[in-house]
Amino acid sequence: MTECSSADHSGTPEILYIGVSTKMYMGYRDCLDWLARIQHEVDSRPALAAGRVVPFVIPSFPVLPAASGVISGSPLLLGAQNCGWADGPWTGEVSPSLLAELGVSVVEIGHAERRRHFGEDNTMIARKVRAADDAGITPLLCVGEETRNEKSGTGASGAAAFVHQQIDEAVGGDWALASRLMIAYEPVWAIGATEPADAGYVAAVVRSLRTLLAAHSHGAGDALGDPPVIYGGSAKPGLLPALDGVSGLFLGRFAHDSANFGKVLDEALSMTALQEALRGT
Ligand SMILES: O=C[C@H](O)COP(=O)(O)O
Repeated sequence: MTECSSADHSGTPEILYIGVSTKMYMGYRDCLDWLARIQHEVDSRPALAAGRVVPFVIPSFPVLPAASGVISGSPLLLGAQNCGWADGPWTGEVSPSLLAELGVSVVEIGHAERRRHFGEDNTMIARKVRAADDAGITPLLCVGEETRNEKSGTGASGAAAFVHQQIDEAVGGDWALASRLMIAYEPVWAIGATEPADAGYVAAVVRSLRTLLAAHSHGAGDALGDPPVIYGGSAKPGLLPALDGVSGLFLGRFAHDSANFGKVLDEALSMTALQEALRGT
């Protein structure tokens, strides 16, 4: 999932992605009711049809078939929270090929909660990334440093180097594969908190990460695009406009109120409209 260009005069990437995962917060009926409200937020913003702001939702596995029907024909993309890496004798896993059949176009891989509670390591994550890509599903690779160090002089560059290493291991050094990812930069310490990470810090990490990623594109003769990098971790309305150069938000709890999702969509639409005005397009 490649950006058309990294940024222009306003610093806003060409395409902004606004997504939300329900994690395991909602039951089946509650999730479908919530999804209908999210769908309403999307339907009431026809400007989304232009494709400059791409919304997506990631409910639990059992909700996916019904959700696929609910969002059919709308700009809202459907995602899954996890996947296995092969068809066959893998009890309890869900294959990317099955997810693709259900209309899933994005799959979270390597979320901090899966790394921490389910022992997912970089080898497993690399297998999942490859399997999702083979099935034609965009891996939403979740990366981020464990410890809060935003105040230190090397905080942002150190975090970017750590995240770059996580991406390198997830793609096994295949930077063409990396260009087909969406990256969710989620500092682990900011997930489930009351406030997101400082906007200036996030922008600095993403800027530094983009520089590291660009070196691989240039090594391939500029043939590769840079993947979009979105931010997650207690994200809420008001944050995105302060995140210069970041490709969108990955929301959690603060989008349980669907009106907040709508507010963030409005912020993203305003940013892309401003960018177009600045470019005279
Ligand atoms: O999947 C979403 C992220 O982990 C952020 O969740 P949160 O906003 O509830 O901290």
